[in-house]
Amino acid sequence: MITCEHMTKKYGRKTVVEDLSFDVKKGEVFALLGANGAGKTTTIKILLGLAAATSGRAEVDDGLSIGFSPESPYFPSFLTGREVLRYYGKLSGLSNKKLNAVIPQLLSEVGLEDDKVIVKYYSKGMLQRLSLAQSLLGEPQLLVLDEPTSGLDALGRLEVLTLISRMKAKDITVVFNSHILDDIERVCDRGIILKKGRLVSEWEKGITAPDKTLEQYFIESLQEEE
Ligand SMILES: Nc1ncnc2c1ncn2[C@@H]1O[C@H](COP(=O)(O)OP(=O)(O)OP(=O)(O)O)[C@@H](O)[C@H]1O
Repeated sequence: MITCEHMTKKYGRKTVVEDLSFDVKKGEVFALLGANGAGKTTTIKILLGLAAATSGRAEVDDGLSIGFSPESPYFPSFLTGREVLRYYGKLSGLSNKKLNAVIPQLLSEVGLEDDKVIVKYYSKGMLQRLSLAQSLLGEPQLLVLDEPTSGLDALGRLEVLTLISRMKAKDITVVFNSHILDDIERVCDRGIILKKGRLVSEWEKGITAPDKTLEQYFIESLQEEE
């Protein structure tokens, strides 16, 4: 579903992703792991076509519908959550009938039922939830989530993780970037660990270092590279 081969990204003279290769198969929940500045968001942007690789190949299979929730979602501040979804739904060409059916369902699915508040007054967690709902609007086959649990309280995090598990049960592929390793361990099947733009190790749930937590494995992987 996703193929990344020897992908390098430079900004000016700075290499932010270097010779990165990995693939993601249909139906997997796949994690991009790494410290701040490791190149996770850059990799996501290249996969989505929002930035160009300097060399190598990073491709998503043709014809897939893709949902994306960015790290710092931004929405028109004067609209309510319901209006934001309608606006994005219209931009995606969804019919009024479809939107009338799907918007209340999505708001409830992400735990955003208070429809009167405009985005200007949203908390970070509410914005995160709205961003997730927006990413699900077009019934994506591939869902790319950049830090979907950041800014959420414990219950919110659990709800998002449950939602990701529900997506997996529907055979939707999810690529997911988070610093919260417990979250990754709970819902992801496989992942890669990046350090300063380079792949330092790969992880597969229950297979890679089954005697260690992901956190232990992650820290050791980064230390081994020092
Ligand atoms: N448009 C840009 N121009 C120049 N440098 C950039 C640009 N975007 C990202 N970078 C640099 O690329 C490196 C990787 O950034 P990126 O946002 O991909 O990291 P990340 O792993 O997602 O980090 P975080 O976990 O903090 O979100 C950083 O050093 C960042 O400063």
